[in-house]
Amino acid sequence: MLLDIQGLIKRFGGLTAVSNVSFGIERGEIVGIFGPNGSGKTTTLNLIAGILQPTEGSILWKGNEIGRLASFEVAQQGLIKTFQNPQLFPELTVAQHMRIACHLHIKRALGIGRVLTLLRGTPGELDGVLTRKIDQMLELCRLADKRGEVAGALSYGSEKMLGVAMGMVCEPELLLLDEPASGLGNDEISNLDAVLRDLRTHGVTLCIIDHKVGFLGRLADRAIALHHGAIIAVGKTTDVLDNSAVVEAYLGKKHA
Ligand SMILES: Nc1ncnc2c1ncn2[C@@H]1O[C@H](COP(=O)(O)OP(=O)(O)OP(=O)(O)O)[C@@H](O)[C@H]1O
Repeated sequence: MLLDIQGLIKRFGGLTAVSNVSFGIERGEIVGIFGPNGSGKTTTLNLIAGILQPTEGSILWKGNEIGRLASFEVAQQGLIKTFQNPQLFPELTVAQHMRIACHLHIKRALGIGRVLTLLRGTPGELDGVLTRKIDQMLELCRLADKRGEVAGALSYGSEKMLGVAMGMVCEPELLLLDEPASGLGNDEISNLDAVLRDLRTHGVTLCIIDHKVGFLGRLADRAIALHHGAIIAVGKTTDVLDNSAVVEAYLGKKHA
């Protein structure tokens, strides 16, 4: 098991946002977390990513507890979270954003000693490594033709995709995606679907929260349905979507 969550609880004062949640993620899976507003999806993702600390429970990553680590330490372990609305610099290009995101990758992949050696010796060598990595990720995220565009000129869909590409350049083993499809049109969602499938083929495990049941229903191998912070169904995505409690709690009508 890559990620094993047991008895996770998060309280904000008197409010229990995540209530005794347990689930696991196997390497290579695409896991979708569904739920209406306020059901605890973002809080769960933030707990995994180290942005929030659990009140109780354990988060095991390859058998080691990460529930008390800071978010940068969790990221160094290979769990990277993308944000619903990536905070970009409007005047910087796509490639420049990718270069900024590379710092973690450089430190993890090469080790700081090697980075210092490269910087002292031949900066061009490091530059080549980075450029190749950035080009590969922009290709994978279908952004190669936008590498010279400034972020301020990007469509919302491309902005969100840049957030994914910036996460990918850190070479995550598990990518945590916060509502990647929100605000996108049908063509952009098809593109996102294709990119995320390619990321899996590239060896990345994905955990995605989203409101868009159609999108996650097609993409996710397994689904977890949350309601008032607790899991009400978990299993194969089609089974979870057909679960009567899920239909009643989230969808109003089946597969809405
Ligand atoms: N920092 C916080 N302080 C207090 N309450 C919070 C905090 N963060 C979240 N909550 C509350 O915890 C509950 C779960 O919120 P959460 O954002 O995890 O739900 P969600 O399923 O992601 O909702 P949405 O789909 O609207 O993003 C909500 O009642 C929310 O108001």
